[in-house]
Amino acid sequence: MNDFDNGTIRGYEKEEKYNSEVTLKLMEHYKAILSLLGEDVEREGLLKTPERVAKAMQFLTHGYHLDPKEILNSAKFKEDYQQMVLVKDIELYSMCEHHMIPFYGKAHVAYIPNGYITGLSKIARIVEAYARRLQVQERLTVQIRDCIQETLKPLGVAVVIEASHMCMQMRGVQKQNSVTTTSAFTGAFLSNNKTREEFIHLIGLKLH
Ligand SMILES: Nc1nc2c(ncn2[C@@H]2O[C@H](COP(=O)(O)OP(=O)(O)OP(=O)(O)O)[C@@H](O)[C@H]2O)c(=O)[nH]1
Ligand SMILES: [Zn+2]
Repeated sequence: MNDFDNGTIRGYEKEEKYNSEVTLKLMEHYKAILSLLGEDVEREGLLKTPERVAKAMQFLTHGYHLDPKEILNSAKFKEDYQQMVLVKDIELYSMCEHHMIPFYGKAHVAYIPNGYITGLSKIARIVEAYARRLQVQERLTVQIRDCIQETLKPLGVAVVIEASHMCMQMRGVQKQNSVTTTSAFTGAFLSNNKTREEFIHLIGLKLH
């Protein structure tokens, strides 16, 4: 068990949630970065900034310390229900691995149980566990799908993520309104058009 276990993201307001050795090292680096960017690191407003950033970055990447399969297994229940279970509009905040700039949006996750269900909150927790890392949207989508498929072995899994990438909004190509949609399916969502269409209808995705 380390400070980040239990599949929890709560408790980050508490000092002991941070690894103090890592925080100190990150602080040194962020102080140097601020200086390289042309700032006066001794001015009052910036005195605590390296420490704040060091902690913020640890929070934004705390998914590395979570085990998503363990999260699902911790609430895996035997149940005969064999209809679609959909958790939609799960908000997510991640960071693109190319620029370390946020991308944010929502995930829609569905599965069709095959003997086992999981606690609904655990679906949102695994989204969180994979999102709170440096990511590309495509990999995030597939990781969520594979985690559910491999842990619950359901009849099918569907994951759709709609996200805006700030690296495309505030820099680079500077397109404010583009939304990227990615999807990943297994089982019945691949083989049965009706099942996939029902999912797409339920999440309200507009296909052009
Ligand atoms: N496929 C994919 N690309 C992403 C994601 N997040 C950011 N990117 C893209 O990663 C690419 C990196 O391209 P590079 O040409 O190496 O970097 P760059 O010169 O900063 O590119 P620009 O953003 O076009 O200025 C860019 O096209 C980004 O839009 C993501 O989740 N998935
Ligand atoms: Zn980027």
